[in-house]
Amino acid sequence: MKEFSDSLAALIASPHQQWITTLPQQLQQLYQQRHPDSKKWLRAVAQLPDLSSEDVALADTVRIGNEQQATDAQRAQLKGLLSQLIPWRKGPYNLFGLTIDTEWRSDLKWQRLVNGITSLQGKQVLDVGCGSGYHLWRMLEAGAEQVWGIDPGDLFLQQFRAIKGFMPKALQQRAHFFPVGVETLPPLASFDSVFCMGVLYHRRSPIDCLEQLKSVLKPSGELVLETLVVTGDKNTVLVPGERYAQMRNVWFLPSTAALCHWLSRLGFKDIKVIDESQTTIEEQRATEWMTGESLADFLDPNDHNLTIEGYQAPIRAVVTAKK
Ligand SMILES: Nc1ncnc2c1ncn2[C@@H]1O[C@H](C[S@+](CC[C@H]([NH3+])C(=O)[O-])CC(=O)[O-])[C@@H](O)[C@H]1O
Repeated sequence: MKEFSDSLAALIASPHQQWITTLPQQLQQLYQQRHPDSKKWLRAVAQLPDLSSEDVALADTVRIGNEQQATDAQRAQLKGLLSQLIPWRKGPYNLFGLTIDTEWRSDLKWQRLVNGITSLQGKQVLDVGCGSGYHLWRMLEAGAEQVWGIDPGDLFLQQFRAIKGFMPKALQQRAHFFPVGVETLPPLASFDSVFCMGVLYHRRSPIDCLEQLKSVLKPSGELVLETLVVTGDKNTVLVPGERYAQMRNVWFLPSTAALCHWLSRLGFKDIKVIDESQTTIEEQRATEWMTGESLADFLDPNDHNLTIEGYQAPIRAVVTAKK
């Protein structure tokens, strides 16, 4: 639990202090079922060189420090240790001159939504399914007071810890990550903005998930929801077979109209579609830091508008809605 002591202390002093009644027990459970590689990941993070810098850019590439602030030997050590945390899916990052070119250009998603959301200035923000935490840093750039990420992925927690460890102390105190799933959230009613991006289609009960997201928002707080959609009217929902674009565990792909209808049925107000884009192989691709298969391998080689299974290729919508 030492990994979380600072974040739990910050939680007690935050508007979300009620979370402390359930969270430690859930974190404890995590220790009983850690990923088989988690020891290796923890060791890699513990061995990272002792570097930090006040020269930080929370921009499209989240950059900490510069080439002059680390020696070639330190950069090589950094690369060796961070390579043990492969696959790096969400980024990109640059640490003391070392670029982590992640599978996803997560900056492109952020650019598509940042001008359509309510200002994050001074806000308490939750990012559900935050991956390595890339968007948490962008939320701080946009002025959020504190950002809280949750994601059950043990590897993503270690990637976040690796990045956070190099950040200036003042930023470290404002960014927290707990490795729990959306289903564990109590009805805190304490967040100004809740982001849920790339998670809803993984849920077997999307309506319950949306209700849970609503329950953690303050009255009038904003949900920023990004998920896979299909073309169609308000009654169109695709439940694919065992795999969609080679992903297992994909359940409901509504049309954007159906998604808005769901939100409206749940009592969300002021529902706005702020973006709808087909994912490109420039945005999601294999790199040195994610050497496995990526989107190009999941699409029909003769028609990139279809998945390899013959479904419509991934289109993602971003919708905002108020509690
Ligand atoms: N029950 C759950 N609760 C919370 N998170 C979960 C759950 N199940 C899976 N996840 C997490 O949801 C994330 C989905 S990726 C989106 C990342 C980021 N948001 C992005 O928008 O770039 C999908 C994508 O590639 O878009 C993964 O990190 C999972 O571990």
